[in-house]
Amino acid sequence: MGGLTSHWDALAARFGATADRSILSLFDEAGRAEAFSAQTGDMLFDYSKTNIDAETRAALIALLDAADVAGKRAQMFAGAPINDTEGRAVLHTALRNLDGGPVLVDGVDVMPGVLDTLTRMRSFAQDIRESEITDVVNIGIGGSDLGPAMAVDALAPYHDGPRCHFVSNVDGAHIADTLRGLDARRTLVIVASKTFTTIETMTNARTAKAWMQAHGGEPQAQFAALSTSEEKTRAFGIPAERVFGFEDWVGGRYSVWGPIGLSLMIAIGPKGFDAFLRGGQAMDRHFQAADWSENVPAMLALVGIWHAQVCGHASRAVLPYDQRLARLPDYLQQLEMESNGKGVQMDGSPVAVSSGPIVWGAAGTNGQHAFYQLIHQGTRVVPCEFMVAAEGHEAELAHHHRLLIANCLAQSEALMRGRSLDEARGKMADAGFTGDELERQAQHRVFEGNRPSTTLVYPKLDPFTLGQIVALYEHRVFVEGVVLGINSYDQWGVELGKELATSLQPVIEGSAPASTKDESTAALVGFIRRHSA
Ligand SMILES: O=P(O)(O)OC[C@H]1O[C@H](O)[C@H](O)[C@@H](O)[C@@H]1O
Repeated sequence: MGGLTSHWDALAARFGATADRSILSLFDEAGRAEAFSAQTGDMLFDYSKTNIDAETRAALIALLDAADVAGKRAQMFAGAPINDTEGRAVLHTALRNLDGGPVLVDGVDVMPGVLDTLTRMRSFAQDIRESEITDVVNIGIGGSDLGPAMAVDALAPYHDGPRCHFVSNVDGAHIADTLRGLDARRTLVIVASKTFTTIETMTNARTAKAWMQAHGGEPQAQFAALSTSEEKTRAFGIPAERVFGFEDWVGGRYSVWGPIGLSLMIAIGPKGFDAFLRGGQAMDRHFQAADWSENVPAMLALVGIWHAQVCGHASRAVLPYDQRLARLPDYLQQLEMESNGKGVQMDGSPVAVSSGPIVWGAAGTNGQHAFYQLIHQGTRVVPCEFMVAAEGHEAELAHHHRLLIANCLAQSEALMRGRSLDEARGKMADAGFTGDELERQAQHRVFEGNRPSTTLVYPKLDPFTLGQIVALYEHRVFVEGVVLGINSYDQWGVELGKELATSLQPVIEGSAPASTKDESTAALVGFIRRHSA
């Protein structure tokens, strides 16, 4: 980070010099909407409703050059071991490199293996789609759940295969509620786990196997596995022809493009899945080729860095005005926060600025009736990332879609414009208020405004577009990680809780004393033991 200090200082100075300026005033200069947006294919990313001007943008772009984002980008795509705490390449892009050139890891081209697995997936998916199977249950958690679960929801209009269900939580309620009502003889269970050791997934997989055996199904024929560990899938009893492997250079939260996407492929068919991969590949090409100021992932990252690391806004809201993207915020929470929620740089020294922000959100318009109050009038600024399709799938309900778009655009406009005290006073006077009461009521109706947002507009949420959106966010995380000096591809922060859960299990079962634990934990265990059967 040392080399970036002067750049952070320059950005801090830009922030100091412009913080009081109104975003709206920037539109006095004609052409801002076009100048402060970037486009790839039919996708438009508008960041003109932020306080970024040409000088600030130049300072942000200088950060990319100083951090050598272009060099690191080339290394990533070429299969260099950029995940250097684990000594691994980062090559989820190879999974969508459908007709690209060879990709070498340790001098060996990985593409023949990738394409071979894809061919096996296609034929398996097609067989399942043509079989008696009516339901598919994907058992996985984290990256082995969030990606396919989000994408299956997103592409509902393209489903023409069996129904897909997702079980992730070790809470028995999840698997019990999912399996209830399914026909064990017509259900395919997919055990999705990169490591095939994750306790939640293995517990749920064993429960599903017992359920299938008890209800007339044949786990031997109706289980498939998605994993990097052939040995462990064999030990679980899944025949090799129904095991779809991948390599450790695919991170869990980046794995929807390969075998972990099998449930999506079964739901929408191999052609639809290919279109999803093509969308990802198109974004890869754009990310590699476009100048920074025209580069959508780079600009999305820079706007995020401006808001989080320079302006100090601790969170950002992802607000898709697209019901079928309702699970995108969950997906992005893992993608962004597990990747960049770290306080240490590659060389082991502390991160000099704040780490990646808290990511949260929900589908619009629902959020408007829940938490937008805080976004408009709360004391903290929450930069918002709006997303909306130009066109919906429900042609007969086009009036719904127009309303959806109107709401999306109205929110970003309201956040920017706000409502002044004078305007609020006028409204109260019109409503018949006078004197002190008018003044008091008006105060409650003031919107500070000047709150930043970006808007991503895509033509229609089809498989290609979804592929573009997911790859866009992946590359945003990459750029942000390089600038922060973080390794975006490990996740040591999830380990401690897992270790302690393992050591707590015998305490909860009563076979180990609670006295080894702190007083609070021991008291909680005691209370739970007294109140359970
Ligand atoms: O796919 P698996 O090996 O079962 O891992 C599932 C998930 O669990 C881990 O705890 C990691 O935090 C996630 O990155 C991963 O996606």
